Amino acid sequence: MSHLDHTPSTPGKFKMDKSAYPYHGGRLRWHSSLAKLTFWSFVFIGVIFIFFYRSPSSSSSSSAAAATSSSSSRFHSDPSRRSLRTSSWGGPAWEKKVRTSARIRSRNGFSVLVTGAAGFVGTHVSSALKRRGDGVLGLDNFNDYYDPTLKRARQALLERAGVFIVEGDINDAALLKKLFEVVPFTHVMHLAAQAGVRYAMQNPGSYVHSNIAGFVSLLEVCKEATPQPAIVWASSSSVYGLNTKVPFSEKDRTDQPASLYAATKKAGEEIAHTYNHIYGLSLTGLRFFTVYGPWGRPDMAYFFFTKDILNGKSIPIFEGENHGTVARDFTYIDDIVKGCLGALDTAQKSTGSGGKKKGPAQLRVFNLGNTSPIPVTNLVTILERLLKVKAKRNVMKLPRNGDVQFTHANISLAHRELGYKPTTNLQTGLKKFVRWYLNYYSAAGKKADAR
Ligand SMILES: O=C(O)[C@H]1O[C@H](OP(=O)(O)OP(=O)(O)OC[C@H]2O[C@@H](n3ccc(=O)[nH]c3=O)[C@H](O)[C@@H]2O)[C@H](O)[C@@H](O)[C@H]1O
Repeated sequence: MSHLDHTPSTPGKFKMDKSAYPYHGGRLRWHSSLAKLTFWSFVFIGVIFIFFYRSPSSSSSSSAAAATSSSSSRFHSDPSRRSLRTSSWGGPAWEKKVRTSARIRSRNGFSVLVTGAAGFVGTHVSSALKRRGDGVLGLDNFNDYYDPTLKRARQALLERAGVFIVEGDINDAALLKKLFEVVPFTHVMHLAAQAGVRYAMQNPGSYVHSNIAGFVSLLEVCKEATPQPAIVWASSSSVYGLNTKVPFSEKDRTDQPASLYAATKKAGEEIAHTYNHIYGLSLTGLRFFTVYGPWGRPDMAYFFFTKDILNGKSIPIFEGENHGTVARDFTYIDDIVKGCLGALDTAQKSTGSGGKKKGPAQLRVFNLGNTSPIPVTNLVTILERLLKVKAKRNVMKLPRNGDVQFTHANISLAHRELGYKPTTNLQTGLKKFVRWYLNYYSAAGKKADAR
């Protein structure tokens, strides 16, 4: 007899082995355990639900359909960031603002999506494009890597110039798709990034999130667009890494990055190659060399040196081995803006559409520097003169945190192809910066006093 023969012909009459329920109390205990299990399951599911509901990255999983009305920013991989706020977008009024901002107002003008528009370079480039009649739409996540008040002030500046900045992250594919649905952008000026060389040791994830994942997310949407836009984007002088041959030329090796920041920018250049090769996207990378000027970034040395000199605080000045000079090819913002516009103007159209390549497309990379490296100690001397305050110099060895000792750009390629020709020396550029700094912070101080 096989064990199947134990199955009764009428299941309802199946007689349970007594041992399963040895006594009545056992049944009660079983019921109470079941109740407890159910209760704790609900608690567990509730906690999970609350966690996902409140977590910023959860919104990333909501469907693209939500994008048509209102949705939230979607952030995938950067839990350490503090102010990646949820913001709403979509709806007729919002779309109207987007369209108006991106409307071309000159013959043969472009419609440009500027990512990182509330950033230092983004603000200057957006306002220059708008001034010459191009349509400009900004995109920025207003993160708190540095004081967001400054970003809001830049936003107000652009708003007065007619540039609307959409608040959102480049990792939000649904938002990007929506923007391309509303406006057939001819160009993307991609400046959104996690900047700063030394911060990479504190928050490596933010570099991967913005400079790699964010870039891929943007390219994915660009490649699907019809027409595909031409893309100009910010690489960095830091890709030259540990190279000692100067001046740095685009032909030099870039496989020895000294920081994670540099590595993510180098990765961006390789990613650009891939999207150009597979999808026919026209891509131009610009290697910026230590850009400075009014409305600059407070995390950069020239900016916080100014603040600390004025506050009587000592400033750390790095030097190399054996008191070796640390120098940068400091490049003034107006020169960089001209380089960016030159790159947009000479960018050829992408050749693909709707995710399909139709032919080979342009792929370029250019140095945008000043061709005149200045020791950091000289920068401090210029600031002392302009501020009329002696700095408290604290000279120390260059820490091993990603900094390189020297940068120097060879710009002959950018000169030939983009007509790039920097004209501002450090003395002149810092003078303009200091004037802006004193005005901006005295006005901000007055506002705070008035409150
Ligand atoms: O070209 C780039 O691609 C990068 O440029 C910029 O990086 P850097 O050239 O390192 O600028 P920045 O920090 O202002 O330090 C300037 C000088 O001051 C020295 N320095 C710095 C800090 C300090 O405390 N003391 C000091 O001597 C320091 O050793 C250095 O020699 C951008 O931040 C970066 O986002 C990227 O765009």
